[in-house]
Amino acid sequence: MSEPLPASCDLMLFGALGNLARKKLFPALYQLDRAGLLAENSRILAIARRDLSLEEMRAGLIENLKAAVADDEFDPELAASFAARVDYQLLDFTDTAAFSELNSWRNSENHLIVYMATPPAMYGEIARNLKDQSCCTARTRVVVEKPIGHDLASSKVINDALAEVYDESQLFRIDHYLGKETVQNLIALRFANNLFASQWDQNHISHVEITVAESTGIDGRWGYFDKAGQVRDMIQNHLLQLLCLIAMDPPADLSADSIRDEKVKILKALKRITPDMMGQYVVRGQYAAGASNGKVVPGYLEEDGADKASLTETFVALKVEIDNWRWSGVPFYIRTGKRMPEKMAQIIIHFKPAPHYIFDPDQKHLANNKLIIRLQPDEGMALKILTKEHGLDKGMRLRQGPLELTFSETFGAERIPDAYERLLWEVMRGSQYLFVRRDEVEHAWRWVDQIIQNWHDLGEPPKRYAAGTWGPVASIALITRDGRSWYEDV
Ligand SMILES: NC(=O)C1=CN([C@@H]2O[C@H](COP(=O)(O)OP(=O)(O)OC[C@H]3O[C@@H](n4cnc5c(N)ncnc54)[C@H](OP(=O)(O)O)[C@@H]3O)[C@@H](O)[C@H]2O)C=CC1
Ligand SMILES: O=C1O[C@H](COP(=O)(O)O)[C@@H](O)[C@H](O)[C@H]1O
Repeated sequence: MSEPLPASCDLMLFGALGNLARKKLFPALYQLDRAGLLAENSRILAIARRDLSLEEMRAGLIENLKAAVADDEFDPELAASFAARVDYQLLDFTDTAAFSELNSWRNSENHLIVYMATPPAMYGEIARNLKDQSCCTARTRVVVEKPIGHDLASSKVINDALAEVYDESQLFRIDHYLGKETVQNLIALRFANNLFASQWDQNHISHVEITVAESTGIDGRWGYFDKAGQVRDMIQNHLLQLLCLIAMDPPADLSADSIRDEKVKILKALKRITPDMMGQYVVRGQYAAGASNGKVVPGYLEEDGADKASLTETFVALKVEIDNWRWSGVPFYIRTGKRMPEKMAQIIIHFKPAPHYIFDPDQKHLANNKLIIRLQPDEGMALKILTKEHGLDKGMRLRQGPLELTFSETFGAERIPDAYERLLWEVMRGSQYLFVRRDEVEHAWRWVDQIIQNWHDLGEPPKRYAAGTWGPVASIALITRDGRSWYEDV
């Protein structure tokens, strides 16, 4: 059964000439249009402070789409008809009176969506200005980007400012990992398959690994990244969201609040990492010059605009423990970094071995099942199981092989939509289940803040690793110390 088309909407896009809008939002809206998922009367108002005519803005938009979408997905006629949905408003977001001009664009029949693709410090001001000039109603949906603040205190300031104007039910806080098709599949995998649901706890699982690696560096975003670092940029949001989806209890239903309630319980149960635990539980790194995809690449401190004395981390590995019944004694090893050997995100569930082992003692290390969940690229899953080696002379020698599910092979080469397509579609439908609630953001900051504070107090610089490698050697030690290793598909 396909989902009904959402009603027509008016989308006001603040920051429409920025990096996110160019790279992700307009291409996603174009793809929705291409798939026939934008209602006929839906319109977009691009809002920015560059003095451009409507024709110039539309021409730039089409050029950008041409560069951003795959060649076989770019249709000049469709791009032109998509661009015709887009109007342009020159506006400084701090100019309260000027917001009144937005009202003349509004079509009151359409549902209003406000998308703030701007620095987060602007969210409160934009919200207040929209309210002052009566640009929105109690039905307006408001989309805000991560990161919400740079710590718990600043996130509260932003969330309070938004809450002065909007009810929580109107707020759609983006974590684009939740829009990835395979991340949503974690919910299907866990709660639609009793085979896994019944094995998903400390009785059956020994440990879990989560790796989100990028081969690129900071992509010209020094100004933003150096103030954030990998723990704020990736751990506080994407990695903790993945961890929650793996660790949470079954929600009562698929409603936004049922799922978010369960995620919050996990965030509250994360064991605090105290200063004395830092050496064993946390590794932070910064990339030095090295090679990426066969090319020599500069180190972090040699990137454009770099402050040569920066101590900002581009890699983090953590051992995370969850203090609850389900996960007692089951560590989650998580790592994420820039300038790793490849772009890859995967989760490995390591099941415990059978209680009594009767095979060749030399093969005991093989004897545990693993579930490998590939989020990107090559989306799919593999369950590593043990079978007997073929052959008369092999006795009962074991070997491990995969039960493999590669989505593109099994379900056809259907295009996997980008996360932003899914998220924009859900906003248009008014469904919040893929968006982050205020308390999730705040519990995540509370946990991450103590790690950042410990770094600050201990004053240790990040460990260097060569670009194109899997991070500092200490990140290997973090897991081998427990008699385990990061999973490698050999
Ligand atoms: N880019 C990305 O890949 C990702 C971005 N995000 C988040 O998305 C948001 C936007 O990021 P990004 O697009 O990279 O940032 P950019 O700086 O590229 O875009 C922000 C835009 O806001 C505009 N702006 C800022 N202040 C004003 C103002 N007073 N009046 C009018 N326009 C203003 C800027 O205009 P001007 O150019 O004139 O300064 C700029 O075009 C941020 O919250 C970021 O953290 C989240 C995930 C990924
Ligand atoms: O939010 C962010 O995510 C991207 C990585 O996203 P992906 O979908 O390409 O895996 C990261 O590069 C960026 O620094 C961060 O802000």
